[in-house]
Amino acid sequence: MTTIDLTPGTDTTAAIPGPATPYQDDIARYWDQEARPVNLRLGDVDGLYHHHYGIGDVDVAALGEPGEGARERKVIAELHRLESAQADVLLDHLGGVPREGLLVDAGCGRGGSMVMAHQRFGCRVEGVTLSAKQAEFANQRVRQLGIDEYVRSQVCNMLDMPFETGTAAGSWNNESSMYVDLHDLFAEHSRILAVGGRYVTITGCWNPVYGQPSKWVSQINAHFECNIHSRREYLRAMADNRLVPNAVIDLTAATLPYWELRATSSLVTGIEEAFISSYKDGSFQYLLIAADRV
Ligand SMILES: C[S@@+](CC[C@H](N)C(=O)[O-])C[C@H]1O[C@@H](n2cnc3c(N)ncnc32)[C@H](O)[C@@H]1O
Ligand SMILES: CC(C)=CCC/C(C)=C/COP(=O)(O)OP(=O)(O)O
Ligand SMILES: [Mg+2]
Repeated sequence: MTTIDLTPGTDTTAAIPGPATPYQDDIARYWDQEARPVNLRLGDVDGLYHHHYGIGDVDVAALGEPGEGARERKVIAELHRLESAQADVLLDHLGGVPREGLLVDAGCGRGGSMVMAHQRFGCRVEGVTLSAKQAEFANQRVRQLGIDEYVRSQVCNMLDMPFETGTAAGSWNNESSMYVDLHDLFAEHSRILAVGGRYVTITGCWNPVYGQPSKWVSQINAHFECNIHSRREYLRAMADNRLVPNAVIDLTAATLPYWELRATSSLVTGIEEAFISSYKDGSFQYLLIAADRV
């Protein structure tokens, strides 16, 4: 049991180990136990392990004919190509990052985006995740690649990151912002970013034009134990935390081919219908927001 000293003037948050809330404990457990083939088999294609979705047109010619023996392997390679293309688009929006710069991946999963960022910019990349299993996986992978001097994952709450104020050239959330309060999240990114630094997120958000979260959005929340925010909340929380958008890109049409291909594969997880239906009925959007720290 952890004893908390409530004497006035005592910092009760310092040195209390583990997740900050019971919810974060649940999320740590969720990702420690996650081993869905759709993620591991795609990652096995080239050693970049992602926990996000794909964008771009499907290369139909690369899939071969339906019923062909190698088709399933080709579908997996194509889904993986689209997931890596998503990470590439996120990295494009970081702008130029010097080799001596620091990048921070908030909610880094198994580290695929961090490896890609280092390979592109040659800089240090630090990631945080609630899951010890994910951090170990990511760190083992960068050791295998011989880039562990530059890329590291730590078990840590992204609302309280172990980086000095004003030191990051760039930071991002790739499908990880739906696990936290956005005001708390953007306050923390704003703290670690240097003035002029760039923040990027790719996220699923509910569309305020639709009214309220649809049944499909509620189904996605239940499936992943997350809490999807609205587009309006993102923009408001950024504005309140010195993050000024320079690009807001609706990737909904670009992600639909990924989902439609995935729905035909042997790796379906059951959540495909909720994504496809909510993207099509306009209740849910796949969005990239890039913002300058001013
Ligand atoms: C859907 S995965 C995305 C992983 C990664 N960004 C990617 O693109 O592959 C969500 C990630 O958010 C992390 N996460 C959720 N809440 C967090 C928190 N409060 N602090 C740190 N990481 C968190 C989870 O541990 C998990 O790694
Ligand atoms: C866009 C939204 C709302 C994302 C929610 C966060 C999430 C779970 C992303 C994908 O992870 P994953 O790659 O582990 O999921 P899956 O197993 O479905 O591929
Ligand atoms: Mg996945």
